[in-house]
Parts: sequence; structure tokens; C-alpha cells
Amino acid sequence: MRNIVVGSRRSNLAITQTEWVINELKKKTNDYTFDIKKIVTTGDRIQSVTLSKVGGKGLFVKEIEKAMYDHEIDLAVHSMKDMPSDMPEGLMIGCIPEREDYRDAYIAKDHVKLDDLPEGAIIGTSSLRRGAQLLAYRPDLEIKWIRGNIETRLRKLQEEDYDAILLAAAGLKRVGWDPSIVTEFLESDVCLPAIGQGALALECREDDTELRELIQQINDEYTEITVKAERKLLNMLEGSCQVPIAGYATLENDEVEIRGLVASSDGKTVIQTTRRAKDPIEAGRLAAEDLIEQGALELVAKAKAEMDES
Ligand SMILES: NCc1[nH]cc(CCC(=O)O)c1CC(=O)O
Repeated sequence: MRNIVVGSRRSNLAITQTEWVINELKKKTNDYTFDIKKIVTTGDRIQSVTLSKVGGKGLFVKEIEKAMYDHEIDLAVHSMKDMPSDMPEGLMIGCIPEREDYRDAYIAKDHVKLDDLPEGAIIGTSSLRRGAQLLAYRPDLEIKWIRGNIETRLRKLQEEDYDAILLAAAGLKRVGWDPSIVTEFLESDVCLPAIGQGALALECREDDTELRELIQQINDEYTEITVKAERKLLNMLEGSCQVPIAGYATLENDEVEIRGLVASSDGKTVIQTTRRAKDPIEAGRLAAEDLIEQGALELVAKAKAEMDES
């Protein structure tokens, strides 16, 4: 009987997601045993600075991918939104299970609604995307960086001078937080989510056909198609830096509808588009081309220059 070693980051969210995947696989077959190997990533070690300044995406996946090349692990469960849009040689996303809630959750002290926050209220986030969109919606708010896992951030909301924080709803739900702690789930007209938010990426070696067949059994086609469109958009827009970029796709009557957004981190410039196409790659490409036509690449370049200065 083959034992499958699943690599996971050590956070509560990562372990919960990994255990969820193993459990779903066990429902499909009794032919395998599973072990979890915990891996500390660079992104987990860096707590002090803005993640985007030290390279953003990829920081959570590099060490895990090395373990996969070295055959120390066979499978890795990632949050899709932490995955760079280019896959390294020999590795692949072999399965995308059903997406959790895609929205951002707004959690305020004393449950004060976003529209009722006083001028100058302090919002905690470490995401340029969330910060930019919040500032576009309420330019009078102040964004203050906050780091740490979900538990740490919720504690900081109570103990430090934040009036509210923003977190991915999916993370909260997956680790079993009571959704009533959330003041508002932000719809995409206020805060368009990160590309792939709420979805998981099961990464494996391309040549491990046995494992690929196994994990395909928990693949979700709707999520796979919509995330494919979103990641095409990401792939066409992303330079080496982090800019506030957001995207979300849905599928209706066999047609993909994708909304994409790029902003300056102060929220003063926001460009967006909505496109439809039968083919998800085509939908993602059309949306990216619209954004590029409106100056998305210049925004990306400007953000990169600002980051190099600071
Ligand atoms: N950036 C870290 C990260 N990666 C995935 C999630 C949550 C789960 C998800 O979006 O799938 C989070 C936490 C957050 O953004 O609040």
C-alpha cells in the first residue's frame, strides 16, 4: 500500500486545509495511507516587513516545491492565491477542489459597519489589494499593516489600535471560526478578491500519474474553469512585483464572466473591466488586454519602482 507524504506549512490554516484534503481523498479510496510533513517557508519566517517588499508570491511555496523535487513529499496543499502564475518545471497543479467563500471578511471592533466607521479609522491589512480598494471606497480611512496568522490578527484587533481588520473569509471558515465574528462579507464591488482566493491548489510531480489520478477524484470543474480564467489574467499582468491586482470569475450557461482590477496602492487610480467568453483562457486574456489598454502595466511598473525605493 502506497503511503503518500503531504507537505504542509505549519499554520493552523495550512494544516486544516491539508487534513481536509486527506479526508476527502480517504472518502474516495482505501488504497493509500497519508502522512503530513510540516515545512517552514520563508514567508512564515518573515513577520516584520510587508510581504510584498520581500518578493510576495512564491515565498510560501518555494521550500515546499524543493521537498517535492527531492521526493521528501508527494503532494502539497496550497492556498491557490499564494501560487505564482508560472509553475516550475516538472511540477503541476493536479487538482483544484471546490472553492470556499471567495470574499474578504471585514471584522470591526464592536461590529461597526464599514459605512459607519468614523473618519480616520484604522484598518489593519497586509494586502496592497485590500488596502487600495478600501481607500478607493473610503479615502478618509487609514491603512495600517498587520501581520501574523488569523489568530494573531484577531488578537491584535482587540489589543492594538485597529478599528477593523480584513481577512479572507475562506481562511476563517476553514479553521472553523464562527462566521458571526465577521461584521460584513465584502462583495466584489467593494473589494474584489485576490485571484484564486478561497480555492486550493494541490501540487504534485507531473510524472506521478498514479497520484494525479487519485487527486483528480476531488477536482471541482467549476472552480477549475473559473480559477483558470483568473490565473490567465494574473499571468498576463504580473511583473516580478506585487501590485494591487484582483480578479474573480464565475461560470453561467457555459460562459465565463471575469472581473479584473488593478489599482495604485493609495487607491487613487483604479482600473477595471468585466469580460465574458466561452473559453476561460480567452476570458482571462480579454480582461487582461482591457486592463493593459487602460494602463495596467504602467501601474505595475510604477508600483515596482516605488518598492525599489523604499
Ligand atoms: N495571504 C495569506 C493567505 N493565503 C490564503 C489565505 C486564506 C485562504 C484563502 O484565501 O484561500 C490567507 C490569509 C488571508 O488572506 O487572510
